[in-house]
Amino acid sequence: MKAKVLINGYGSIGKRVADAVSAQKDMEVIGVTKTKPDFDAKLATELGYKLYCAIPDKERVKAFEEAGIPIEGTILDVIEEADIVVDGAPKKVGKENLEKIYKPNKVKAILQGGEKAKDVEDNFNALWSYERCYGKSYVRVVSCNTTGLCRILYALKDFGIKKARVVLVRRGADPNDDKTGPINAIKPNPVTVPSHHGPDVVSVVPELKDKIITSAVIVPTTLMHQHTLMVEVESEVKREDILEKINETPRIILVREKEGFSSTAKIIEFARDLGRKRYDLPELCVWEESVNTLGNEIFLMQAVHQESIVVPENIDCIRAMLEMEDDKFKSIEKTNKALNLIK
Ligand SMILES: NC(=O)C1=CN([C@@H]2O[C@H](COP(=O)(O)OP(=O)(O)OC[C@H]3O[C@@H](n4cnc5c(N)ncnc54)[C@H](OP(=O)(O)O)[C@@H]3O)[C@@H](O)[C@H]2O)C=CC1
Ligand SMILES: O=C(OP(=O)(O)O)[C@H](O)COP(=O)(O)O
Repeated sequence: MKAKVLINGYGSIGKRVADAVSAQKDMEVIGVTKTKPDFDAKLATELGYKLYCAIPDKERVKAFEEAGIPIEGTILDVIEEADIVVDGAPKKVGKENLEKIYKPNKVKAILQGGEKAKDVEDNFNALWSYERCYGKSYVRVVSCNTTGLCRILYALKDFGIKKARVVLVRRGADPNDDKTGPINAIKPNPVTVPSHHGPDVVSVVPELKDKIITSAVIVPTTLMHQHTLMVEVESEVKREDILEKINETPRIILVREKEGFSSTAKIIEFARDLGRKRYDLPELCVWEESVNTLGNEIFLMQAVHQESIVVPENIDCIRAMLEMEDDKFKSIEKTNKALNLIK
C-alpha cells in the first residue's frame, strides 16, 4: 500500500513536493490545495492532481467553479484519507493550519522552514535527524539555507566542529515573485546577528549550540542563495580530506570554476541543460576551488537552489514519520534515484 500524501498549499514548494511524491514507488498524492483559482490551480488539475480548496468556505469553492476549474471540495473533504499532510502554505500560515486543521483531525503533518522550531515536535534534515523524527507526528523540514548548511556541516562533522561562521547572501525573491525586492540594494536581512539560520541549524543539530553564528544579506537575484563558510575544527586538516568527505556525502556536488561554473547563473544553466523540470537543482553545490584550509580552519563557498533543495528532504521526512524505512541512507537512495539526482 502506498502512503497517502495530501499537499496543502500548491505553491513553489508544494508543487515540487507533489511531483516528487508522485515519482516515488511507495507514496502517492491524494490531493493538492489552492485558495485561488489561478493558472497554477488549472495546471494542477491538468497534471491529474485532485484539487481541493485550502480554506473551507463556500464562496471560495464557488470561485473555482465559476472559473471552470474542476474542484473536489475543500480540505475537510479529504483530510481523513491522508496518512500525512505536507504543508506548503505561506510562512506563519503553516502553524495556523497545524493548530486549526491537522491536530484536530489527528493527521501527521510536515511544516516548512517559514515556521518556527518551537511549534513542532522536531526539525528535519535527512542526514542529521532522520532517526530522531522517526514516527513523530509534527515535524518541520528546515528552510532552504538551513538545509544547505546542515548538509555541508554533516560532511565536515568527522573533523570535530569547534566553531562555524557563515555569511549568507540570500536571493531577493523567487523567479515568479513580482512584488518582493530589493531591486537595487544590498539589504542586511535580518540586520540582527545571528540570522535565524544558525539557531535553525541548532534545532536540527543540538550539539552545535554556541558553535555556529550566521549573518545574512539579501541581494537582487532570483536564482540561488550563496554562502561563505569559515569553520574551525579540532585539529589540522587537509584540503584533500575535505573534498573526499564532500564527495562521500549525498546531495552535495562539487562544481569547478575551471569547467565554467563561474557563478550561480552558470550553475542554473547546467540545471537547464540537464533538462531538469523548472531548472531544479536539489543538490547543494560547493565550488571546489573555494575549498581551502589554514591549520585547523576550513574555508569554502557554496550555492543553494532555494526552490528545490528541501524537496527530497520532504520525501525522506514522509518516510521517517510514517516509519516506512528505518535506514536513512536507504531512504535517501530511493528518493535520489526516483528524482534522478546526481548523488
Ligand atoms: N520559496 C522558497 O524558496 C522556499 C520556501 N520555503 C518555505 O516553504 C513554505 C512555502 O513557501 P512557498 O512555496 O515559497 O510559498 P508560495 O507563496 O509559493 O506558495 C504558497 C501556497 O500556499 C497556498 N495557500 C495560501 N493560503 C493557504 C492556506 N491558508 N492553507 C493552505 N495553503 C495556502 C497558496 O495558494 P494560493 O496561491 O491559491 O493562495 C500557494 O499555493 C514557507 O514556509 C517558506 O518559508 C522553504 C524553502 C524554500
Ligand atoms: O527558506 C528560505 O530562505 P531562508 O533559509 O533564508 O529562510 C526561502 O528562500 C524562503 O525564504 P524567504 O521567502 O523568507 O526569503
